[in-house]
Order: sequence, then C-alpha cells, then structure tokens
Amino acid sequence: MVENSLADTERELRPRTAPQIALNEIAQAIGAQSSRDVDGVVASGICLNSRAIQPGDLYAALPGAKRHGADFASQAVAAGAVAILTDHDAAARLENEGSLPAGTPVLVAQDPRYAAGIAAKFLYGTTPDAPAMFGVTGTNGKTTTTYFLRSLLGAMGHKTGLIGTIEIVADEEVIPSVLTTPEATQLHGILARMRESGVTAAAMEVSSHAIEYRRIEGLNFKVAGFTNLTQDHLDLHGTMEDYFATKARLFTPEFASRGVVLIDSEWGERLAQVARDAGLPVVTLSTASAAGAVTADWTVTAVERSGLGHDFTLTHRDGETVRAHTGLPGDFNVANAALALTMIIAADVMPLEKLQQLLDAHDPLSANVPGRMEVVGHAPAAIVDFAHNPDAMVRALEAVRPGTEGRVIVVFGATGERDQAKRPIMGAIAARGADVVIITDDDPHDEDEQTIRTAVLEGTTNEALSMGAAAPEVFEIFPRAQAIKEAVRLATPADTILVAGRGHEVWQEVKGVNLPLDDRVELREALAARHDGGIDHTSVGETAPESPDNGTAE
Ligand SMILES: CC(=O)N[C@H]1[C@@H](OP(=O)(O)OP(=O)(O)OC[C@H]2O[C@@H](n3ccc(=O)[nH]c3=O)[C@H](O)[C@@H]2O)O[C@H](CO)[C@@H](O)[C@@H]1O[C@H](C)C(=O)N[C@@H](C)C(=O)N[C@H](CCC(=O)O)C(=O)O
Ligand SMILES: Nc1ncnc2c1ncn2[C@@H]1O[C@H](COP(=O)(O)OP(=O)(O)OP(=O)(O)O)[C@@H](O)[C@H]1O
Repeated sequence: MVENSLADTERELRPRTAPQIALNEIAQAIGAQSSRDVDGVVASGICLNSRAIQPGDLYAALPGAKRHGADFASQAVAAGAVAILTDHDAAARLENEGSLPAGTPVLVAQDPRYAAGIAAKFLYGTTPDAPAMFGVTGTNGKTTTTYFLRSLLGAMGHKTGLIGTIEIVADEEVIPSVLTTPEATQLHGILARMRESGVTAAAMEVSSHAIEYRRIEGLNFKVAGFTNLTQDHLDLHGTMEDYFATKARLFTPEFASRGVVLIDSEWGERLAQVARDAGLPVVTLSTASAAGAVTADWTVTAVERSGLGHDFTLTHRDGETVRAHTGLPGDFNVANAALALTMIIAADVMPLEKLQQLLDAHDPLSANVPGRMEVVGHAPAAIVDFAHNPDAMVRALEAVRPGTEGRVIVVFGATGERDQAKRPIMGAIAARGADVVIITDDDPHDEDEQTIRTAVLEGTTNEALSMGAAAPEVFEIFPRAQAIKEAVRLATPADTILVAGRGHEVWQEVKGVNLPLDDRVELREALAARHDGGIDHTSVGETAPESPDNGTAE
C-alpha cells in the first residue's frame, strides 16, 4: 500500500514524457566515476527513495540521519532502477556484499546528495528561466507570499506554477504536496512537468530543511525573497546562528540572480549585508511599523485598514510609489504582500505604471490562501490560522485583537518530536494575547500527547500567574475537535475564536496513524450547530469543559 502510494506520488512529480539520457552523460555532468562500463545504459528519471522508484530510474542512495540509502539499493534495482548513484564507502560496501544483480552500474560521487540535484537538473533539462523562479524563504510567511506572487504573475499574463506546503500547481493541474520543498530530484521533475504545461513563471517556498538537505541544488531563482527569521526548527539547526547561516545560502549567486530582503529585523539587515558580500544584488524592503534608522530601498507607507485587510503604499527611496491592497487580515500580511510586490518589481520585467494598472484592476494581493487567517465564520468571528511557532502566534493574536469587541479565544497545541523549546513559549504568548486559552493536541507524532500539552500549559499558567486580574481563563481540552466545540460553546457573538497551528491540514498524525481532522470543518460544524440553536450560552467561568477526559487548569 505505502509502496504504491509513494510511487504514485512520485509519478505526479515528473514530466509526462520521460527523458532518455545516456548514463555516461549524466556521470560526466556530475563528475562521477562509474564502477563499470555504462555505454548503452539510459536513465529516464532519478529518485532518492527506493520505495518510489520508477522503472528506468537512477537510484540516488544517500547517507541519511537514520539509514544509508545503499541499504535499499537492491530493492531499488528490483523496482526497476537501472543504476545506483552513491558515495565511495557505500559503493565499496555494495561491491563487497555482492548484493546487487551482476552488472548493475554504480556511479560514485564525493557528495551524492549534491550530485543527485545536479544529475536531476541535467536529466530533466532545467534552465534558469523556464519557468522563471521566484523563491521565498523565512520562518513565517512563505506560503502566503508565494500565493501572492503566483497571483501577481497570473495577473501579468503568465501561466503560473506553485510549489509549497499546501499544494503544487502546474498551470491548471493541482498535485498534493508532501513536503514544503520537495526533494531536488523531484523539483527538477516538477519543473519539467510545468514546462510541458506551458508554465512561464513559478513561485516556490524554500524551507530551511530544503537548503540544509540540498534540495535546491541546480536551481537558480530569478528573485529570492526573505520574510523573517524567528525561533523554529532548532531541532535541525541547533542555534539561531546556524539557522540564519542556512537561510543565507539561498542568497548567493549560486542559487539566485537577485535578492529582496525584508529588513524589519536585525536578521534581515544582516542577511542583506551577507548577501551583498557574497556578490548578490540585493533590494531591501521595510514596513512602516518598523521604520527606524535604516532606509530601505522600498518602504511600506500609508498603511490603512480596509475591510479585513489593508491598503498600503510602497515608496522607493527615490520617490516612486506603488499603491496596493491586501484583503488578508493582519499587519504581517501587509509585509507578505509588500515582499511579493517588491520581488516582482526587482525582477524588472514590467514598468511600474503597468504594474499599478494590474494592481488596480485585479487586486492580486487578496488571493485566498488556505488556512492562513482564513475566516470561517462571523459573530463569533472564527478564524483558522497556521500559526505554529512563537512569532506567528504573537502575530496572529495581534491580528485578531483590533477587530474583536469581546474576548479573544485561542485553541492550539504543539507538535510532537519537533522543536520542544517552543512549547512553553507559545503557551506564554497565548496567555498574553488571549482572554481564553484552550490548550489541546496538534500532531503528536510518536510522542505522548499529555507530555506535550503539559509543557504548553506550563508556559501558559506561569505567565498567567504574573498577570494578576488580566490573566486569561485556561483550559486543557482534548481531543482537538472537542476543544474547538468548547471554544464555540464558550464564545459570545462579540468574541473571536482563533484556532491556530494546523491551517489547511486535513490529517492529524498520532503514532503513525493519520486521523482525519480539518480545523475549518470542525469549526464550521460547531458554528452551524450553534446557529441551529443547539448551543449552551452559559457564560465563561460558570462552566468547565464537559468531557470526562478533559482536565481544566487555571
Ligand atoms: C529531517 C529531514 O528533513 N530528513 C530528510 C532526510 O532524511 P534522513 O537523513 O533521516 O534519511 P533516512 O531516513 O536516514 O534515509 C536515508 C536515505 O535512505 C532512503 N530510504 C530510506 C528508507 C527506504 O525504505 N528507502 C530509501 O530509499 C531515504 O530516501 C534517504 O535518502 O533526507 C531525506 C531524503 O534523503 C528526506 O526525505 C528527509 O525528509 C523527511 C521526509 C521529512 O519529513 N522532512 C521534513 C521535516 C521537512 O523537510 N520539512 C520541511 C518543512 C519544515 C517546516 O517548515 O515545518 C519541508 O521542506 O517540507
Ligand atoms: N510575515 C509574517 N510574519 C510573522 N508571521 C506570519 C507572517 N506571515 C504569516 N504569518 C503567520 O505564520 C503562519 C504561517 O504562514 P505561512 O504559511 O504563510 O508561512 P510559512 O513560512 O509558509 O510557514 P510554514 O513553513 O510553517 O508552512 C500564518 O498562519 C500566520 O499566523
């Protein structure tokens, strides 16, 4: 079952017409040595997972954190791989073990992870401008900014592509997404598929995992954009310095032709400098809220609330201006919209006057972004957002406060296994930003749910203790669907419910099992039940959650 689905997924990330490339040409392109004569051997794809191999593939057997891909080389060959690409040690081991069918060619590269990306580039024929690539990195805002970019590119007349957390889109075709940034071998395949569909420009999220695991090898972005850097993924990077250094690798001429850096934070200022030092042309951007001593190339000015979103002006240091609007709630969406717009301006493909006409005519920066400040209901206002790290949590809570006459009720949890340090921090942020805090489960993965909730709860209760009368009410309620129901039950029409952390996600992973769970569906159903009259309007404080499973802590 799993084998099938992985192979099926892999097929969707390839061109419909497979290339036929001589293995010795690939070996030459990556500077690999071959264990035997490969004349006449042809590869039609490349894959780094034995379980996703398509017949005719070159299997890239990579050293991993848990296993070495060479352990699965014979499975890959059994599935149809025509050759193996790996490192010296693994190649020697395979030779000694004699586990491969006689005659299977093994290409040997010093760094097979790097070589796999370059081989994929060669095999699928990736070139820098077909499609023109706009890459976005940063802790938060990547998905939103890429949706804005795609919308802008579409308004400009491009056939567009999108690669990111929610989905991969090649013109009209939508392919489900597994990773935020797919593997290098898949990325080059996706770009080939986009070319088949006539896609001329694409927006792509670049996660820090992708940079660390060399998934962007062989790509060159027309423009790379940076949103921000705040605490997340320290399980992978160890320190913020390392996290920063990883992000900075995207902003070098190897991977980009130009960078647009939001310099609202010190990390942004540093990145602009580091990128320039690396020889990359950099355009800087700052939002009005953080206007300080630094003068950016473009500054966001005249920000005004407009419906749920904002109107704003982008002003160049030379005085040129562009007026824009985003319909998405939250100051941070002004930053995301301004970044997308500045990336288009930096690409230097359209006069500002023409761009202004497109902005006025199409409102491209109001594109719907699934699970990002997605408004699911009114009175009480009910919003689902993907905020799942400290900074995003602060921003999401700040975004809902101004429009809320009553109380802000937040429902959230923390993911299992990943960055554990952020749990109490997010708990404390919720205490400061909400009037009612409901702590529940996110994706526990293999970890004990209670342990995760306790860590979050500790942050909330400790913070609440120091807040005196301003302390929020705090509940621990699970499972998540029940927590959402309780939030709706507790809310008055003047309140806002923010369900944070899972956004567009439709599965909750509990100990290897994917349980169907969509916050938007749960919230809509709970609101519908309430509007049907099935709701108890008992005021907060007079009631405790009903489920016998649920604890309450204040
Ligand atoms: C932590 C992380 O990113 N790990 C990546 C890393 O895995 P690893 O080094 O542990 O690999 P391993 O399990 O030891 O296996 C070694 C090799 O054997 C291969 N293998 C393994 C088993 C098998 O049966 N057959 C087989 O061929 C694997 O494909 C791999 O190439 O290298 C693998 C490919 O070589 C990646 O697939 C894997 O990403 C996994 C799938 C993953 O879940 N990554 C997530 C955390 C991720 O990348 N997330 C970011 C977004 C993060 C965010 O913003 O929240 C993303 O871009 O999606
Ligand atoms: N520019 C921003 N600054 C801070 N927080 C933001 C910003 N943009 C969005 N957010 C918050 O972060 C959440 C995730 O936004 P988005 O999906 O656009 O970012 P992302 O970088 O793609 O996140 P991830 O990599 O975790 O998928 C949003 O739901 C919102 O709460």
